[in-house]
Amino acid sequence: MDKQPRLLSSKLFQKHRQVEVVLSRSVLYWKEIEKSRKRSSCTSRESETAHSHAVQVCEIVAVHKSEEDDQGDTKRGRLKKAKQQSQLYPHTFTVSYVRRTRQHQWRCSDVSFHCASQALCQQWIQVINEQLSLLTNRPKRLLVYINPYGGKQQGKRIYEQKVAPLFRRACISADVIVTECANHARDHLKTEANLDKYDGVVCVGGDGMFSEIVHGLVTRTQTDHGVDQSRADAELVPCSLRIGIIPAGSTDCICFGTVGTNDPVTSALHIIVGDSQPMDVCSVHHGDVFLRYSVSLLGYGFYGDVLTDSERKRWLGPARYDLSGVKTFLSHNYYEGTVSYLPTADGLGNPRDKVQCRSGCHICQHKHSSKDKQWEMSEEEEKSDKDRWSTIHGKFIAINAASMSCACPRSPKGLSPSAHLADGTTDLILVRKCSRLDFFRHLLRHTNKDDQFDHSFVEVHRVRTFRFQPFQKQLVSREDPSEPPKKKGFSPMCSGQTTCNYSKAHSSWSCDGEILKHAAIQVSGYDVNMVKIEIPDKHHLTRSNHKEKLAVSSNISQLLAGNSYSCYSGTTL
Ligand SMILES: Nc1ncnc2c1ncn2[C@@H]1O[C@H](COP(=O)(O)OP(=O)(O)OP(=O)(O)O)[C@@H](O)[C@H]1O
Repeated sequence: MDKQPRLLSSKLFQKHRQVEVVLSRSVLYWKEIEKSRKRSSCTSRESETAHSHAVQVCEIVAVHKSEEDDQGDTKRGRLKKAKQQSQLYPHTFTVSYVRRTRQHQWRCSDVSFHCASQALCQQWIQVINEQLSLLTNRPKRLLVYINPYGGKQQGKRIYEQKVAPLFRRACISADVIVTECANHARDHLKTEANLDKYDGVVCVGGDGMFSEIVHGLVTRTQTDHGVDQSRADAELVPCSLRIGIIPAGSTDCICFGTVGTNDPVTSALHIIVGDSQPMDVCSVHHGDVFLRYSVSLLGYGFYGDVLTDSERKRWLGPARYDLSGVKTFLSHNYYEGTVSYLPTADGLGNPRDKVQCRSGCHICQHKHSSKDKQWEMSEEEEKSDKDRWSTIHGKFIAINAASMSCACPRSPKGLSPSAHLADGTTDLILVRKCSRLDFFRHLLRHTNKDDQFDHSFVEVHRVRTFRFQPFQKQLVSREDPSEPPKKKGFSPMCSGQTTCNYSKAHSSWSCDGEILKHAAIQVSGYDVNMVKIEIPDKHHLTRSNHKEKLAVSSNISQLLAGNSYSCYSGTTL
């Protein structure tokens, strides 16, 4: 039980049983009175906790006065008892709160308490509401963009049926814009949107839609502050609004990687309770042309080709990725080029250390502590020390830069399981030319527990910035020039051990699910905490962790407060 002073305590009825209800600053707690008395003779602590419940105040969605109901109890004896009680306790208030279910999913549950007097009922509602109003990280006004064509084209329905009712219950007002074309949301955010009115922006869609919103919001922030985005070394100004994601796309890897599940109700609840998680944003340039911001995956070669091919099959819905994946795998292209990168300083962990980024991750927190002189120095040293740049020239099947784990339901540990959400770095994964079978083995390891980096043809580096320059060639190169020219599309099947490789000159970069026009890029400015999304990385907590959190209530608020240490103290998105 919470050790904080009680704000309010009453004997009320809940489901026709008398309960003692107690509110402290951080916990709403209720305990069945009769049952615990009956069992007090056997002094069973378990029996008492089995009939007691605690809800963190920070996870209360709303409280409201409700009509008397019989709690759906239709048994005759109980109905009679219920009627008697409802005469004695005719005033009811209902608390809606977050209930954790399996696989990191959250649901909104209701508990109703019946009071003897209206004054007492009103007092409970008022005091709970007062406590909720102290939670300043909760959004009150949101700007919502819905992509009606993302994923299975269910964005509108998902929002209207699953999300809007929860926002209404939590008294969040939302201005909704259903996008009419690609980049509608981005351009609206860049120029038109009156952002002063809102506490956050919500996107209903997939990773591409999220990327659009990030792009629009970060660009707007830079424009408002006079920052020249075309300079790769420009110091970007953090956004003051937070971004929430309601998954309604095909992959939804950003949502999965931060919440642990792709579930619209869970995401809506995280938004309502004001959870946030800082995220790294990197800028992608081609020379002095600014291309895009990226928050999750930049992929050249295999992933770039899959995306390019899948865009032509958008009509297939999410299944297009499977088809394009198989086709690209069979094509087995490789690409020649030069990768240069600036590795991170020691102490930032490495991509194979098996340290998973969690809520309150010490590496990300350490990075955020700007008073840490040692850290600042090492960063300065990194910037100035030209000798630290490494260069690799080679033939690559895939070049991937993961700024987060990029976990998704198909690859639950992700492309780089130990990548951090907000440490200012990215994991650069180079998959060199190898046989189809070897590449298949590597891909397979994304879906099981084996280390996908434990192959001679794969290397991974934690980097602060990197460049890629494709090998300039006009013609298709093949290992054996005497081979006849290959047909477009599928390459001939070859035995697993042979390297039946050939290549077109360039692949494309897939940047958070969008295709970039240029193959030669510079990726830099891994600015920490450019964006705070409305969802925390709590999903690594086990069920027992959750129970512990309920028992030690104050830890929750500390944990959540620990998540909001960054660029903006109020209701940022
Ligand atoms: N009204 C619209 N019509 C056509 N395209 C749109 C519209 N609104 C947004 N888009 C574009 O649709 C693209 C894909 O959207 P989204 O990311 O939501 O779904 P997805 O590609 O199916 O999912 P994922 O990116 O998770 O795989 C985005 O690049 C976005 O710019």
